[in-house]
Amino acid sequence: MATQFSYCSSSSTTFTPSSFKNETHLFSRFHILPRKSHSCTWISLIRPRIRPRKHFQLKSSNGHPLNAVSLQDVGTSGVPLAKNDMEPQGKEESLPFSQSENLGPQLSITVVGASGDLAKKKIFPALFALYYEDWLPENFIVFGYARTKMTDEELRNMISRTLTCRIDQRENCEEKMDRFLKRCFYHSGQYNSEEHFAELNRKLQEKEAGKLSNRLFYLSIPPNIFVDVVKCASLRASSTSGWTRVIVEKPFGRDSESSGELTRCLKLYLTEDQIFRIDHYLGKELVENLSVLRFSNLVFEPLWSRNFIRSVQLIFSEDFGTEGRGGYFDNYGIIRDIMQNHLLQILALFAMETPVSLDAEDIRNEKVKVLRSMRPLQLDDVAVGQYKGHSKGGKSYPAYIDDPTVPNNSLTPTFAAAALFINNARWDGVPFLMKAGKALHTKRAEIRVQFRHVPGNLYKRNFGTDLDKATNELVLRVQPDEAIYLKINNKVPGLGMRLDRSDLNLLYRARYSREIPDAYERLLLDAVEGERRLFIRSDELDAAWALFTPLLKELEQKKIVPELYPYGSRGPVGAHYLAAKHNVRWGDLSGEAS
Ligand SMILES: NC(=O)C1=CN([C@@H]2O[C@H](COP(=O)(O)OP(=O)(O)OC[C@H]3O[C@@H](n4cnc5c(N)ncnc54)[C@H](OP(=O)(O)O)[C@@H]3O)[C@@H](O)[C@H]2O)C=CC1
Ligand SMILES: O=C1O[C@H](COP(=O)(O)O)[C@@H](O)[C@H](O)[C@H]1O
Repeated sequence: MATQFSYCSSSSTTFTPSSFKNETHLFSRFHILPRKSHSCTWISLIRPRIRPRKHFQLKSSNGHPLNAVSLQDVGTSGVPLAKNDMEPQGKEESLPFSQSENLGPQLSITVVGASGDLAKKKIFPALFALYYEDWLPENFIVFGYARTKMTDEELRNMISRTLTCRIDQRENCEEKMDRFLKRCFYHSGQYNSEEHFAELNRKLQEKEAGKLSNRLFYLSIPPNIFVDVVKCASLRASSTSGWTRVIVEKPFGRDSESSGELTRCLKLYLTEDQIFRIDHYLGKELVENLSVLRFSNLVFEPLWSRNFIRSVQLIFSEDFGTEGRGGYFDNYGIIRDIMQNHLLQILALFAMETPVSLDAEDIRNEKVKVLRSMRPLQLDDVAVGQYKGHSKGGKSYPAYIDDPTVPNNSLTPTFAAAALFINNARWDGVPFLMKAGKALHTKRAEIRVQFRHVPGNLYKRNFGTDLDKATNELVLRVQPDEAIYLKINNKVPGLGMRLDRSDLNLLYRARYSREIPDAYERLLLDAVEGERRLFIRSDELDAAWALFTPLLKELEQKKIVPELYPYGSRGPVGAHYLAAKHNVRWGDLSGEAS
């Protein structure tokens, strides 16, 4: 059964957020930012460089153009000058950059939990990809922090050994990698030791060499030590001249109470503005495109309501089990792992009203509104499943409970389907169906919008009695093979009148030659820029947990037994009954070829 943990080692301790530099600190407004211009006007305060980087522009931390002048000393170009700014660089091992690269503020990124799976798989590769494409500021360093004993060199070996990313085959990759690795350092320490973070601070200061420095901490660690790390980092290793931000990985609690407690404890040391709660699905290309599709095309937004949409389906499936993560997973289950965060975030973006602007707060305000308009889930609204062992083609696949880190009698769902409803004028009565599962027949994530039947359809005879076959469906395939396609009805060419279903298809790989960046690249870059649009605000999180907590409690209290489904199958039949109850069919089961 679920392990409870407390986030605060001492809940009565009163630390104030001021222990971390406030985000709105004037110094923090000045940093070199690497983004290409969106719609904002840039104030050109860039001093000439010997080797200028193509993307760098000056922007405030909330993504708006600068309109104020720092109180700190500024050079003739307007860029704040740090003490050592124009001094030649010291020893080679201190900072291996040429003098031309020592302009502008320093960015120090510390990956806490650097020895772990996520750091190796996602964070270091994303940082390298950003570096390769010149998105990082000129002066940056990366520190790994974990308990495992490692030298800088060993960390570098670990990064280069495990670093597989989209850049691999690119020109000068090895050379760039060598340069990137020279900026990577390691410090070994305990997660609850202020002393060890003070040592980290000393090393950071040494590399920062008196420059104006912004610090980003990425918490890639199990959640029970989030607060320990935030406390030690805030008290001992926060920036004294620039901003300090902390990226927090999920899970953000396991229900309303524990999530509220986590937020309360984090806010003993950080302001809300400093906390970047990551949901990597928000960084996926197609999820970013959802709002563009909706709000920049006249053809979609007028149809975006109960008047034309019959159901919306959010589908996540993986064709592998918990492999290696059973210990974590058994305490959370698929509803907390995928639905309450990734799928619900997509739903909120899909269903929100038009925000006042693209500003993070405007978008997040609309997301909160829609989440708060939703009906909390009940037992009747869900079907749960768990995979069992299966043999196919001479190969046998394990059951969930065969995982050595999972108890034999575990009732944790590895599959769930749910029907959610939004009680507002736009969406009243429209089922938002979610389905998420591990060890299914395919790996896929998609959003399916099923439109209503054409009223009085002149061609209904051509579809026989199954009018469902004639409804339009818009599909956003988040992964793999990103695509947006619309299923339409058309006439088969020829003299007869035979109707066919076809796809108007925007297949990304056919349309664009560029590879799609990993979600972690976008999110890391946004955190560096102070762009919060794709991160979860605490009230969003509260609203999300309020929807799922009663259901999760009921499932656990009543010890609901999940329906078993074979590894590699399409999941339990309970999911079909749930859809049928709401008069719809799962769109991913139609066997389409797109
Ligand atoms: N892996 C993934 O695909 C995903 C992970 N996440 C989240 O990201 C975070 C990191 O995940 P992941 O890298 O898989 O985690 P790991 O289990 O690999 O842990 C990361 C590091 O934390 C330290 N650690 C592990 N367990 C403990 C413990 N009980 N007490 C103290 N330190 C511990 C270890 O470093 P050392 O022993 O050297 O100190 C380990 O290398 C988690 O919050 C996870 O939920 C989110 C999405 C996907
Ligand atoms: O957050 C998580 O996401 C991964 C799936 O991410 P993807 O980008 O590979 O689709 C999932 O495997 C994991 O269980 C979950 O914690």
